[in-house]
Amino acid sequence: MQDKSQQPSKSREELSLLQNLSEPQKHYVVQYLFPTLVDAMNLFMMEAQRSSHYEEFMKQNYTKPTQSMQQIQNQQPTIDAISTKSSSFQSYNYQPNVDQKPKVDQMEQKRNQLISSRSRFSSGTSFNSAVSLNTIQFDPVQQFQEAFVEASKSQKNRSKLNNDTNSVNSPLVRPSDQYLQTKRRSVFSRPYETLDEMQEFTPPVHQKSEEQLQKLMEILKTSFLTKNLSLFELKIIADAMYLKKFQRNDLIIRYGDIGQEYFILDSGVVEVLVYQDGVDPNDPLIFKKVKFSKFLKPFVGFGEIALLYNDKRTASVRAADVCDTWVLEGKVFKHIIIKATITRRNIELQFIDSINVFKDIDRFNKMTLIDALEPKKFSQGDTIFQQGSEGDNFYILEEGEVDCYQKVFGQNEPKLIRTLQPGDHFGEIALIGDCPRTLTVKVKSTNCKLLALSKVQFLTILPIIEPYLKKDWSNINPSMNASQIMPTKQSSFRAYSLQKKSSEEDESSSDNSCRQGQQPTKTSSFGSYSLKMQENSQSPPTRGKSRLVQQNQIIEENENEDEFNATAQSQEQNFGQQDEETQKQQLINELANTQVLIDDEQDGTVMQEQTNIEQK
Ligand SMILES: Nc1ncnc2c1ncn2[C@@H]1O[C@@H]2COP(=O)(O)O[C@H]2[C@H]1O
Repeated sequence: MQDKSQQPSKSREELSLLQNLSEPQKHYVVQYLFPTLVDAMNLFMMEAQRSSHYEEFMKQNYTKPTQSMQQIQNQQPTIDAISTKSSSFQSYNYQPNVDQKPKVDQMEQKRNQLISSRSRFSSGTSFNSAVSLNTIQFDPVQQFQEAFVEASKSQKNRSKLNNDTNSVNSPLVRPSDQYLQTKRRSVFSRPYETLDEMQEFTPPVHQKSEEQLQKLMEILKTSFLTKNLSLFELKIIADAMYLKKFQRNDLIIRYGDIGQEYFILDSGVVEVLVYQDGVDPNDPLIFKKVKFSKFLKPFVGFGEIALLYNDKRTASVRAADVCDTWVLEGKVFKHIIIKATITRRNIELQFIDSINVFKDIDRFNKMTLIDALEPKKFSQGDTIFQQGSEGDNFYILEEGEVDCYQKVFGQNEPKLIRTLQPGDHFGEIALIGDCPRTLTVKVKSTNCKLLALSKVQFLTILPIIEPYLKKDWSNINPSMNASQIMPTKQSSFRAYSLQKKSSEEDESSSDNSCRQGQQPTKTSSFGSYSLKMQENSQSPPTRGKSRLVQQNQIIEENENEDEFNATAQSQEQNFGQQDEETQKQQLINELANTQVLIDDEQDGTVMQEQTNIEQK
C-alpha cells in the first residue's frame, strides 16, 4: 500500500476513468487484481496483529455502527462516499483522489455498508460471485477500501490476542512506522497459494528473545521440511514455537500415540526408537522389540510423520540427555508445513515408487529423498551435462526423453548411445567414480522434467540403490568399450572403482569408462567404505569420508580409524554392555540395511544409528 499523501492529488476526471472501464475490464480487475489485494491486506493485518506493535495497533477506539443491516443494504453509495477516505484510511495516510469530502455521517454509513458486505471479501474465491457490477457502479477505489475494511474486521474477529477485538466493526489502526518499514514488503511477496489457508486460523505468538527468534529462523531456513517456505511463513512458524525442556529419559514422543506436536531439538540429544513392524504400542515387552535406534543432535526436527500423514507416531523419541526443544503445535504445522510438503511428497512418491532404483528404500528415507530431489525443467536441445565436465548431480527422468552421446577416440562426432525414457536415471558414474562425465546428455523431447539429486545426497543412498544401479549400467550401454572413451579431464581414481575389480567388473562398462585412462590420485571415502566391505565382509567398514545426509543435516563419517574408534567408544558408552564384536556385527547389519549416519561435522557429537537395541 502506498502512502498516497506524498502523491499529487488526482482529479475527479481521472477517477471517473476507472469507472468507465468496459465490463470485461471491470471483470478482469475484480477477478484477478482485487483478490490479490484483498489477500495481501489480510496478510498485512494478520502480521500486524502478530507483531510486537499489536498493542499500539489495538489502542484506538472506534465508533460502532448505529444502523441496522437492512438500512445499510438499502443504501446506494454515492460517488463521494465511495471515493472519499474513511476513518480507517485516514490512519493509513490514505488520501482520497477527490476534492470534495463527504460529511462524517456519510462516511459512517458507507463504512457500515462495507462491513455488512463482509462475505464478499472473505476470500478470493467468493469475491467474484459477490461483486455485482449491475447494482453498484464499479469503482476500484471503493472496492479497495471495502476490502481493506473487511480485512481489518475479519482479522479482528480471529484475533486471540485481545478480548476487545470481537466487534466486527473495528476499522484499522495504523501500526507504528517502525513496524511498517520492516514488515511491509514481506506481506506483498507472499505466495498466493497459501493465502486461503492462512486465513483460516490465527497462529499463536509465543514471546521469545530476538536472539532466539533469529536462531529459530536460521534453523527453519535449513530444515528439510521448512527450507522451501517463504520468509513470511517461516516467521509465523518461529513465532508460534515455544521452548519445552525435557529431563534425561523423559519420553518426548510415544510410539502409537496421536501426533500433536512437531519438535526441533535446540540442545541435548534425543534417541529415536524404531520398533519392529506391527508391534503393539501396549505390548509390555515392547522394549525388547526395538528394531534400531538413532540419536539426533541439535537442530534436527522430529515428530513430523504423524502430523504429515495424520497417523500415529511411528517411533518413540526419548531424551537421551537434558534437552531443550522448540515445539510447534500440530495445528500450525498442518496449516503451513503440510500443504507445502505433502503435496510434493504425494506427487513424487508415486513416481519414486515406480522406479526400480529406489525399490529398497524404506518409507522414511524415501520421504527424505523426495525432499532432497530438486525438480528441474529443460527444453529441446538443452545440454544437461557435457562429457568431460564435473559431475554434480544424479538425475531421474520424470518426463520427456534425453539422448546420451559419447565421443570416443578416433571419432570426430559424438555417437548417440541411447535414448532414455521417463523413469530412467543417469549421471551416477561421475559421482561414484569421482571422474568426469562419461557422456553428454541432451534433451530430445520438446520439454523434459528431471529430478536432480546432489552428489552428497546421492552418496548417502548409494549403498541402498547400488545393486540396481549396477544392473542398469550394463543395460544403458552394453556395447560400450571403455578403453575407447576419451577422458577430457584428469580426475581421481576412486577406490570405489577398485571394488569393481571383483567378478562383477564386466557388468559395468560405464564404470570402467571412468577408471580406464585415469590415474588414481586420492582415496575415496565412499570408496574406502565399499572397498573394505568387499575385502572382508565380516569386519566393520573403515570409515572413510562418506557423506551421509539425514533430514537437513550433513553428517560426515569419521575420516580415520581413530575417529571411528571414538565413535564406537561413544556408542559403547551409550549402549553399555555390548562387546566389540557385537557392535561390529551390528554396524555391518546396519550398513547392509543402509541405515544412516554418523558423526557431526561441526561439534563432533556422535550420532549413531544402532540396531538390535534389545541386546543391550
Ligand atoms: N527411521 C527413522 N529415522 C529417523 N527418524 C525417524 C525414523 N522413523 C521415525 N523417525 C522420527 O521419529 C518420530 C516419531 O514420531 P512421528 O512418527 O510423528 O515422526 C517420527 C520421525 O520424526
